[in-house]
Amino acid sequence: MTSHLLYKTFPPTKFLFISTGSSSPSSSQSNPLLSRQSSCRSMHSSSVTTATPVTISYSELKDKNTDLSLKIEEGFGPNGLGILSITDVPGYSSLRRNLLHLSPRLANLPEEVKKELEDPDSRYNFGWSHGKEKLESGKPDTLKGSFYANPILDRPTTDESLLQRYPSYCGSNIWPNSELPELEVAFKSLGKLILGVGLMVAFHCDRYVSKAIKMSEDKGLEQLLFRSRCHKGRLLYYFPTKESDSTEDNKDMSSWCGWHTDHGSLTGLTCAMFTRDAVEIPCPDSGAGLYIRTRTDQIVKVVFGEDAIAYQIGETTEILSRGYLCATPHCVRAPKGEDACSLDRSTFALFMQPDWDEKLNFPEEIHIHKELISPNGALTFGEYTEKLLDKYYYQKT
Ligand SMILES: O=C(O)CCC(=O)C(=O)O
Ligand SMILES: [Fe+2]
Repeated sequence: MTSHLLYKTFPPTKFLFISTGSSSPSSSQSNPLLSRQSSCRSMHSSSVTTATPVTISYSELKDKNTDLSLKIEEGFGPNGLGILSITDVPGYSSLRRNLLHLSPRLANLPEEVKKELEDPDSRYNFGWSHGKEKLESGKPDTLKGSFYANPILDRPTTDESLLQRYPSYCGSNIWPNSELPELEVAFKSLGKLILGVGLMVAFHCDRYVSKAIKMSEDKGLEQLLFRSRCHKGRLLYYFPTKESDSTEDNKDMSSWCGWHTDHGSLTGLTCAMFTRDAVEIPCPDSGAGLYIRTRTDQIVKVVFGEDAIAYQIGETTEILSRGYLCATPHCVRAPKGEDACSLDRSTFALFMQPDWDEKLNFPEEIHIHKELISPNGALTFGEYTEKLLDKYYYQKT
């Protein structure tokens, strides 16, 4: 299970401040976002406020001697936008394009081929998934198709009991080896690169958090993610919307992907690619794309370059960092009007999350999913995820 499956039935999570007693995230400084926001008029929506994330170059990021705490706070802290982008990562742009171009090809494979790529045992957390997740309205989500795989390990374990216990993490990858053989290499290469850069981001997150709370090195985000065997990549394909699709689900902001916060630790995201009949085009509706709700409850469209990898904090990190790093509510808006005809959107998310076996000591004062956490506050990440799945998603059959 990864973050994505959980959010469909979640109410949008409000920004949560977790009080930590003596030291707490500062909230008195002026909002650094405002200078980065600008308003523009989209073709089909009255006014769209756009925001550019804090940017860190790869060369700054990889230098462990550079203290990036201020940028981390500006990106992920209680007053941050909730997202930051890393630029100039060597080799990234071509790996992104290679994979995203395969997304419409995968989604347009014959239905019977895609059926072979499905994995009901993992609740569709490996291979192809379409119409299996729920929209905010409770209806099946047919607006997008996803392809899930662990880009690091094809088969994270052979232990049968673990497979039974945590099928969404311990299952095996399913690749369309005959129909789209390029997918495996393209998916793994991009996933590994985003993980490597994500670990560097995590190193700097730890440095920022450790200024405020005592943390042993092996409990930090970087080591937690480095040890993990359950990172999950998701290649997303948003089908073209039709005028006739105008239902309660696609009238508003979250018309392509509902409001949610990711459930894991850290999510890497590519800038999406729009195509029409397999030809890449700039999105004709400037109102379409990824939106986030800021800490001050503004809804802004996030704009970052094709050559940048964006990172967002997931709920598990918000809990474990006691609110110093905050999860970000986000959604995706579909393009509207005639220009939207036959327009599709492809993107890739890498959900970095703790290992299924990792004992998480949830602080007593956590405010999210409290009802699922045992009185001593210790659960493995796998148990925590399964509890969330049982609560918010389909029951196992
Ligand atoms: O499509 C996007 O840009 C975001 C996707 C997303 O938020 C997710 O898969 O969790
Ligand atoms: Fe997400």
